[in-house]
Amino acid sequence: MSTKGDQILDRTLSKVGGKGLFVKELEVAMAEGRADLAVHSLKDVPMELPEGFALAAVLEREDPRDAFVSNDYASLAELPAGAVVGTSSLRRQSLIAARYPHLVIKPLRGNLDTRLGKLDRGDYAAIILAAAGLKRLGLPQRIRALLDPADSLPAAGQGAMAIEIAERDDGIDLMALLAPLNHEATAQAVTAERKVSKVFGGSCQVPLAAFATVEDGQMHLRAMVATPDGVRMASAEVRGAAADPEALGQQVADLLRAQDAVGILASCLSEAAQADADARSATLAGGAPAADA
Ligand SMILES: NCc1[nH]cc(CCC(=O)O)c1CC(=O)O
Repeated sequence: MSTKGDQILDRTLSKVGGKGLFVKELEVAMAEGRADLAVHSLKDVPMELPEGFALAAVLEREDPRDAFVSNDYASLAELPAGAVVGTSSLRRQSLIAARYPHLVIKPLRGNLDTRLGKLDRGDYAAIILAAAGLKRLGLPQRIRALLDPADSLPAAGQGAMAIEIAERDDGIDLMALLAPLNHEATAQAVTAERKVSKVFGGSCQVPLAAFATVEDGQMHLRAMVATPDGVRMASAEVRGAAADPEALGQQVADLLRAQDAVGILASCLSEAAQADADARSATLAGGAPAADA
């Protein structure tokens, strides 16, 4: 299926419902019996699914890291003062602004081909993309450097794909049929990450990162919230039994709260409201930005 989200990605996506739109359209297809299941990049799936829908499986995670892509430079550290870096993710923007205040961050929208095209025609010195998307689409050679999660903490669910199903009345147990595709450690990790995101307002456009690794049943969960300029930032980490991912997510959220995460995000939310208003007037003038995870 080609969704409206695909067709209008470059123009007014934020106006018609943001990234959740892709998910919503496929949910409508399932509800109408035109599809039995939907495959999503989990990063784009809202924290709360509508009544009657469920995630049946989370597939083994691809590389969760952010990738540095450039034709002229090998890493963020090599970029000269004033170099333009493309990203529409508030999370990536705030992390870059905090570590490399001499760089200029400009919005970058569109599908992967569009974004790479804008880099290649010289609009940006470098762009930041999810490594998973580049690898899955057969473009791993475009990756010049992978950003260490310690420097650029991934978004909740980044690199994981999920299969969503709808409740049905024909007696077919899709949940059971799809269960073998579920990757337990990935499912535990993303459940903890999405819990953090849910605590701080779900799919709201805020600079929020949450990233968990699981090894031998033990989880290491890190999370961060920041202002878009990277000036204020709260970060926290916990370790514990991977079997209780929601509890670990809540623990990290509590640690972030103790560092005034709510205050940090509140300033973002008022800026987001302003950006939204700007987007609406820009739409009237013919173009509108849509932010990314
Ligand atoms: N923001 C959109 C989006 N949603 C999922 C991916 C890539 C695959 C993934 O992260 O799982 C991307 C592109 C990107 O962030 O560069």
